[in-house]
Amino acid sequence: MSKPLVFEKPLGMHDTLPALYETKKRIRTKIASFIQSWGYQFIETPTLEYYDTVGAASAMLEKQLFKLLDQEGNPLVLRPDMTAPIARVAGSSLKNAAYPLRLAYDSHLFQAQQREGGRPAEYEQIGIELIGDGTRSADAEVIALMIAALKEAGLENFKVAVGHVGFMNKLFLDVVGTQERAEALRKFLNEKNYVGYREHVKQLKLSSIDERRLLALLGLRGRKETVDEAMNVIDNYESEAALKELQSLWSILEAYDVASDVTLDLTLVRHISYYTGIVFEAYAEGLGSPLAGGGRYDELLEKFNRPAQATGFGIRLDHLIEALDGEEVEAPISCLIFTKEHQAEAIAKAKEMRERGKRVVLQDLSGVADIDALTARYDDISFCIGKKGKENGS
Ligand SMILES: N[C@@H](Cc1c[nH]c[nH+]1)C(=O)O
Repeated sequence: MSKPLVFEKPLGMHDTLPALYETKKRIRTKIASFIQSWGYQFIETPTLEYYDTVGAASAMLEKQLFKLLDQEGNPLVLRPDMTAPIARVAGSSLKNAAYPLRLAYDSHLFQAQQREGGRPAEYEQIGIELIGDGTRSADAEVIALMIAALKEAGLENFKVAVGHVGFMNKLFLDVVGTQERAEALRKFLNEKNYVGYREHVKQLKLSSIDERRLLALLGLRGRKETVDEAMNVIDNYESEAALKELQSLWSILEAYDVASDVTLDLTLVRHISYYTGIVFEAYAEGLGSPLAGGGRYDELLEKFNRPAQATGFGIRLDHLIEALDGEEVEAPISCLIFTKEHQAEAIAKAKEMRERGKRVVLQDLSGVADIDALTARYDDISFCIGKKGKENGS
């Protein structure tokens, strides 16, 4: 690559200017206190983690990781996800804290992007992890909390798709026999390329029964009855158990009064490979990619020597803000312009205004080249200028 121009940023990196900053802060604060009201406790973890531990456990594609070396040559990653770092904490600093643990985070994540994709390579995610609880109540709590938090942020038009990794994996393995061939099928579904999936299935030259089962999967999307339809596609205990999990999940979601926001989607595949059970994603109208998602990951904690069943979700703040599509409102700022003789008086006045909760800029008149440009920038201007004793206030 040729030398970048001074104002260029690395691929996928963005600046946040004041209006967006305010919007983000407002939404983040609302969601965070809502999450706290469900008893989750926020923690922070380092931006850098070891590549061999957390990097590998994050279960992302290698090419999505930002890698670097520390002074001693150990490979590090910029964290691509918060679930693995929190699993590390549960297995180390919090190893004496009894399960279930309810932890929350609001963190920047990093995933390298391809030039053509134009997607952000750094984004903020607010989420939770419920570790050490394998019940359907835990799955439902996490989904209900995600839905309620999105509503709290003001989001109205959205749907949550709920699927089951165990169900799909078993079906694929039964039919195509190898992980590799199953992965090829999952890839089409992950990209929501149903046409590609259909064509791929046809090329597999399966028995007509198996072909029908794989194609039937595409129709397994809808409400509660989807589970009964899915029962016809399977003939083994494991898949049946997965479907029963979805059945009981559904009735708890009804008790939370959020079932109307949910559709069952047995084609749902998430982009991270640590999931083992119920998974979900939230979509908003007009938004290309999901704004939130999560699921059950019952095998990750054992990588950190503290086996546990667990589930959680993450909400992407940038996508949520896009979906909210509200006006970015900057808080009003007053400007108090003074001349040297009135400085002490202006300082006192600004202090008093700030104590009343106003945002106040204190500006020495002699430091301003273009007074019109300055006054145009603020919502309210007052002056402490003129000869001592004669105030020119507004
Ligand atoms: N870490 C997941 C979200 C999640 C939290 N817990 C389970 N899943 C993500 O980045 O999408």
